[in-house]
Amino acid sequence: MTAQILDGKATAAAIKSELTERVTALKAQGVTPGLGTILVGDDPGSRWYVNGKHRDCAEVGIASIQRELPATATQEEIEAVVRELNDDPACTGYIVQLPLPKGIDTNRVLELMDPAKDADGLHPMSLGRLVLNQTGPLPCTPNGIVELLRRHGVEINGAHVVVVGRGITVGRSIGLLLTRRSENATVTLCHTGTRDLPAQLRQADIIVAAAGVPHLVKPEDVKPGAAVLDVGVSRDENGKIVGDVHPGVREVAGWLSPNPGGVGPMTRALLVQNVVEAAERAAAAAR
Ligand SMILES: Nc1nc2c(c(=O)[nH]1)N[C@@H](CN(C=O)c1ccc(C(=O)N[C@@H](CCC(=O)O)C(=O)O)cc1)CN2
Repeated sequence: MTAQILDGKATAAAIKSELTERVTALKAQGVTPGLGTILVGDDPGSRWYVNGKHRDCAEVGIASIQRELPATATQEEIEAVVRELNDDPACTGYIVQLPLPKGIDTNRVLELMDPAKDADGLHPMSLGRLVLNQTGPLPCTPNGIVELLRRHGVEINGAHVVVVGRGITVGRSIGLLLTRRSENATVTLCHTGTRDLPAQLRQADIIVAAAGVPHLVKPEDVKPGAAVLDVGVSRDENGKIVGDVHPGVREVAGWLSPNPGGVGPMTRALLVQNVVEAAERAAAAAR
């Protein structure tokens, strides 16, 4: 068996084209959505991601507000920029690019954001709303994964999903999305404390590998026909991306998200969706 490819690039392009129409409708009502980003430090990967977010926004007609601080910025300096974007009416949604430099209290920074402008779905209020099954911005990577599966017709209802990795942007919250009544999956969250990871993986109809460990998921650990989503990003000695999924998995899995070109572009497209939805909510509240 050779896996069908879960093409994140093409799917993200389709989502962005749908969002362009919603941005046009907002502008007709006198509302121009604006994405703000706060980038702290000089990590080239983070800079690339932030630039990509602004490129995506420009594509669909969303304005950009970019704030940059040096790696030496203090907690107070970062919080001052958060307050500035909270108060800026041109900024209808924003993100703080993660990770923040060592020594910065990330939770304090996220808590200070206006939850109505949370474009990442990572504010404690947004995560709380997700737990309570209330509407609000959803974390972009988990939402991108669900959308990628849905748009490729992969059955989520009743599926056993094994997630590897308990990080804030993916592993912690994806179970909350997948176990909603509308998705109806059963989720096992594995991490470095999991005793027998291969035994867990072999049970999975869907694997979400978000551990950041190169080639952690091996062909012999995958049930034939399973859907495998590769979220991990490590780099080899030439700077090339190495995912969490061994290339041999392609011969066993039924579906496979490439890396790059799978979940990454979906993360960006669902961020654009969050920005549009925040602007739509603000426009409705102002009516
Ligand atoms: N505030 C946030 N910080 C971080 C998030 C997040 O969702 N919000 N997620 C990641 C980084 N990230 C977005 O910020 C992100 C990662 C990867 C991609 C992407 O499109 N990757 C490309 C490959 C890029 C390359 O060659 O390096 C792909 O997969 O095709 C987009 C966004 C951590 N921080």
